[in-house]
Amino acid sequence: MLIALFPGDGIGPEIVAQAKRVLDALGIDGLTYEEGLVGGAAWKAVGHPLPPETLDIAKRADAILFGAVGDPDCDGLERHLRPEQAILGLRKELGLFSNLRPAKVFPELADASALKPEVASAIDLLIVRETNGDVYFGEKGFRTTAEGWREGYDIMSYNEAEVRRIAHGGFQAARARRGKLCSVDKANVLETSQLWRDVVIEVAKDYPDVALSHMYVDNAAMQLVRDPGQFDVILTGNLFGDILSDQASMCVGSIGMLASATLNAEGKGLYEPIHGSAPDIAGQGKANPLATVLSAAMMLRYSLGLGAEADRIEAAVARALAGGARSADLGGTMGTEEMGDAVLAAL
Ligand SMILES: NC(=O)c1ccc[n+]([C@@H]2O[C@H](COP(=O)([O-])OP(=O)(O)OC[C@H]3O[C@@H](n4cnc5c(N)ncnc54)[C@H](O)[C@@H]3O)[C@@H](O)[C@H]2O)c1
Ligand SMILES: CC(C)[C@H](C(=O)O)[C@@H](O)C(=O)O
Ligand SMILES: [Mg+2]
Repeated sequence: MLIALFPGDGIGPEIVAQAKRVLDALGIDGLTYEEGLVGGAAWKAVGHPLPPETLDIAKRADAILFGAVGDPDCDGLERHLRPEQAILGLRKELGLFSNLRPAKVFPELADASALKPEVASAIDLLIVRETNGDVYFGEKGFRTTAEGWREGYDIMSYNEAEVRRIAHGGFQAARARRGKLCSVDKANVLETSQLWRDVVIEVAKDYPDVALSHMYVDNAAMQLVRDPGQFDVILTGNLFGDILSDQASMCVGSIGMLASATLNAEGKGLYEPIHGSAPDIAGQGKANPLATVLSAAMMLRYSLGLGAEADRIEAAVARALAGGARSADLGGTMGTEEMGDAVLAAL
């Protein structure tokens, strides 16, 4: 089984190194790795954020473990050369459209949440975010208005097929969990969202056992803070899902805790923390590696059929937290490597 390892920029290499240590400690037979350059690191080395060699590794691999991309040195580059194009390119080239972002409170961390502990402890939700369409991939550019103003534009669009396939994913996830799906859109204003809502209602007919509700994204942002325990699965588009998942991370304690899987129609997956390259703390050994460690667990479970090993990692993270492991984002003083040590000790 080949794992593509793409550490990327900023804290990416620091956190991926800890996830790799945890994977190694499991002693899984037949696991091999190939490392690839992505993001600013790739642009600096070979002039492109997603070089063909990297894409080739991604295509050959059984799964991809991704750190983060984003580098202030690349500010001002043309869009197609920017580090972020690496993750967008991988999602598009490999058809990775179903981004699963679970947010669950580890009981030991309820005090780290931005919410009151009794509100935070009820959080156990999954954001199912579409990642192949929306305003991210529509026509975009700059033009000049009739008055001579420079204008930027990004076309937001979704077609029925795109919404239908992610809606099925959302309903299936809800069926496997607590049977509740909340579809989040902005149908009061956006045609893309009206179409989204129409298609979700149509797909719902195949899932009579799932309770469907709809919520506008502004209300959803508020409800995530007021009463996040009401959510089971949140189904939403690319842009809204991006924003709501960062918000959900603070509800459970820290952006350094949220893992993700992004799957394609064949079940191939890219696994990454939801956060970015954190240039403000890069190279300081301060980053919390747990989101990446937990992403590696998702990889074992979803792409490699190693559910028991995934359980072991998740249990080790819980034990490390119960034993007091806390990086700075969780209110503690432990560094990236010490957090890795704590997980290894718990394993
Ligand atoms: N999938 C990705 O690769 C991805 C995701 C988000 C942002 N980005 C990119 O990352 C760069 C920085 O973006 P940003 O600052 O808006 O978001 P960010 O997620 O990198 O950081 C936001 C804040 O959270 C903190 N943080 C993030 N991860 C942490 C961790 N593991 N442990 C402790 N603290 C952590 C950072 O220090 C920072 O203060 C940008 O170039 C952005 O485009 C990439
Ligand atoms: C880096 C960026 C393109 C990416 C996104 O917006 O999808 C990131 O924020 C994420 O959440 O994975
Ligand atoms: Mg994001």
